[in-house]
Amino acid sequence: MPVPAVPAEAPGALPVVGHARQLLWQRLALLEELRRHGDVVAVRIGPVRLFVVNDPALAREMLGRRASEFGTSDQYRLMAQITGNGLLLSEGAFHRRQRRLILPAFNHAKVRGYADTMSRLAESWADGLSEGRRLSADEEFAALATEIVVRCLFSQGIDRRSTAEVVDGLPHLMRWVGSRGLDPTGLLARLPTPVNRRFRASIRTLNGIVRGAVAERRSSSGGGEEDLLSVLLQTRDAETGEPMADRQIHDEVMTLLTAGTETVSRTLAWTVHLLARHPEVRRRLHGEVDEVLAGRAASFEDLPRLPYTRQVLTETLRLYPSGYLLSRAAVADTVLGGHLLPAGSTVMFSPYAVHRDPALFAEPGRFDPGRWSPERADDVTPEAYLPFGLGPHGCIGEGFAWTEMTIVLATLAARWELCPASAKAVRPVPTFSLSCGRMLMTTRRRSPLSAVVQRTTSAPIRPAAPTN
Ligand code: HEM
Repeated sequence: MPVPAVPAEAPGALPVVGHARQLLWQRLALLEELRRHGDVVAVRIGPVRLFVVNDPALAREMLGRRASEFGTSDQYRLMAQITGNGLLLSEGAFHRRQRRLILPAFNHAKVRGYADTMSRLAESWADGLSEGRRLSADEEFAALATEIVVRCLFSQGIDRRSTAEVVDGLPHLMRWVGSRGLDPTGLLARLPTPVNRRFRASIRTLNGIVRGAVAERRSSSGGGEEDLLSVLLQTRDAETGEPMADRQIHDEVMTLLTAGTETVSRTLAWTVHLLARHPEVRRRLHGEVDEVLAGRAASFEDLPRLPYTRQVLTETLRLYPSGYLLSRAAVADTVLGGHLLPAGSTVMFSPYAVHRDPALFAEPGRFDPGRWSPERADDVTPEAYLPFGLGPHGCIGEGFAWTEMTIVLATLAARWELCPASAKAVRPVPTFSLSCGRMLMTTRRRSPLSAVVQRTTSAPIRPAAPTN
């Protein structure tokens, strides 16, 4: 049997800096290019080697069955100043315990309850739009997604003013993480740049809000709605009977706030961008929401009757998965797919690159939600579709996210269309998650009735072959 060797280095490395330039400036193109060089390949930043897994079966092994052999990567540890030892960064038995404790807050019955709040907030947001308004879709969805997480998970524990502060502050935290990811030396973080200043001010504000909400709930007599905060406060360690420490509750709350907002808002922003460029998809979506909702807001009960809306979101997450690059650190020398991964090395997997592999998805560059219909099962490889990760660290909020995104998109599409307000090309920007930058759009009111007439009089639609 051959002795396992370290994966071969991908071509394109420059002397001294290695692949640093491509990783910094052409990261997405590099990740796609790497697919051609093997199931696991090495890239280099200076003398440091990083490994990229291109085979989804090996990625599933790393994230799932053999997850205990891969710990938290340095890239993820950048989040520690925000999320401390919350779910995303914690490991081993401690992580398993925390996850067990938090899971009940995301079960089916709970998400069904949250859906009422999602529906109410989506409706009030759609009501607040006016004809011909120019808006920044990424900012609008960021504000809506943050308010939804705050209201669903902490019910009334965070008042309106503080919610607005969270909405303002969170993007500064994420921007800081994004900028740190591009600077492995850590030097940039110490300079008095606007990004660093706003980060420090925002983290102080958010920490204060979350600490205040925890303290207030501890001192209140209980009662009220059962939300995530109450689950965290009531929980007891099965062995010691100890409650969760306030510091840990704080870290879990910050984790949920950061993991549960930008991911959703960016997916929604990409969706309206793609819809604006694909009239045949838009028409079909409008047909579905008009028939099911006739202009009203979507509810949890409507979800099974909105299959195409779900396919549109599924396809957006294939092309633009917010978690476009997942990473781990090998705990010890490990063999994966016959390759040796030395202890401590960073091992990455890109859902973005794999979702665009022509061997796994037919015409992968095309936005084609219908590929997710049961009749076209041959056009997709479900095992290679990993926008929510997998295994012990897989997204705990997946059910929450699908419910939220479907309700928001259907409620919006039932009344409004968002049209591009700028001819500027929109390109994905790989920060910590996959950003779409500032996405300026103009609102156009829809009339569900005219949409129904249009649908019944137009010829059957077969998507052309647009690019994204
Ligand atoms: C479109 C929406 C979302 C996407 C694409 C997404 C994606 C992901 C991915 C890929 C991971 C795994 C990271 C890894 O294994 O390295 C993850 C973990 C996580 N997500 Fe999500 N997520 C979304 C929405 C949400 C929401 C709405 C919440 C909560 C309200 C949430 C909370 C979390 C948490 C707490 C973790 C860490 C779980 C753990 O480590 O045990 N996510 N998410």
